[in-house]
Amino acid sequence: MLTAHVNNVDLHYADQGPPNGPAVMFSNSLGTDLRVWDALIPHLPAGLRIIRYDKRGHGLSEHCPGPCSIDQLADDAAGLLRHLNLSRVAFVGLSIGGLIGQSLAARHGDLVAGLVISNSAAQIGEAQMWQDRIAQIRAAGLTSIAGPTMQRWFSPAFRANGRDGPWRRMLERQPQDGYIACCQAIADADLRDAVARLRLPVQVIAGALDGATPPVLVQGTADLIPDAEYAVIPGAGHIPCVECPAEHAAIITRFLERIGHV
Ligand SMILES: O=C(O)CC1=CCC(=O)O1
Repeated sequence: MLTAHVNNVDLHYADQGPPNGPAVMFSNSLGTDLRVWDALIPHLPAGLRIIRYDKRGHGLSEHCPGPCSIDQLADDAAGLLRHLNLSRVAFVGLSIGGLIGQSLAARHGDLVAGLVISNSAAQIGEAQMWQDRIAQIRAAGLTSIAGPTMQRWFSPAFRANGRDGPWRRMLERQPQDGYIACCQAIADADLRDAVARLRLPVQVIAGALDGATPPVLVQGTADLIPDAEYAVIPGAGHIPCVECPAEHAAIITRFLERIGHV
């Protein structure tokens, strides 16, 4: 198991592929850990160095008590890249991972050669919705939000045969304080001005059936970013790397080709 002590927390990460290969860093969504990319990775071209990590308060990474912000989470990603002596990576962020990627590109532009913002936006959800969710989790735990969360994450077809079961368990087993801290970070985040100033290749991806960040919201962020490309995966909900891994990987691969990473 690999960990790096970054910004006063131990971050758990995985590092696959040739050390000198073009590097791609993946950042997970709220309530998931780095296994969320397991099904997608075999569909990527060979020769890439693939870094995945658990953000603070999720998976096997440490949680630092108290609030955190998207900028702090982006600084964690930057710290991990510097720990690995990596720069000019392609960064792929899913949902809150996409917010982290936007902040990372804005604050640490030297580290990012290209950005994939998947199922994410510059601002996600109403502040009150996040406060209501935090209050419910404090009162009744993460299991109390699991049902509606699966409906936002996955299409009816995926859920119909119980394929959401392991992902429900992954959500329920996240550290409650870490999940709540990330809800607060999302509630506080508004990166609309920051993304309009980005000057790097960006690919934005939506899931046609996404119940958390619907295509109209995701496309709104693509429209703010100069020259960003936008694609929709039909049949995918909020987590296409689980539900439609080949289609998700194909869009990421085309982007990696576009930026000369493969
Ligand atoms: O509501 C959800 O669980 C979906 C989501 C919003 C931000 C994120 O990372 O996941």
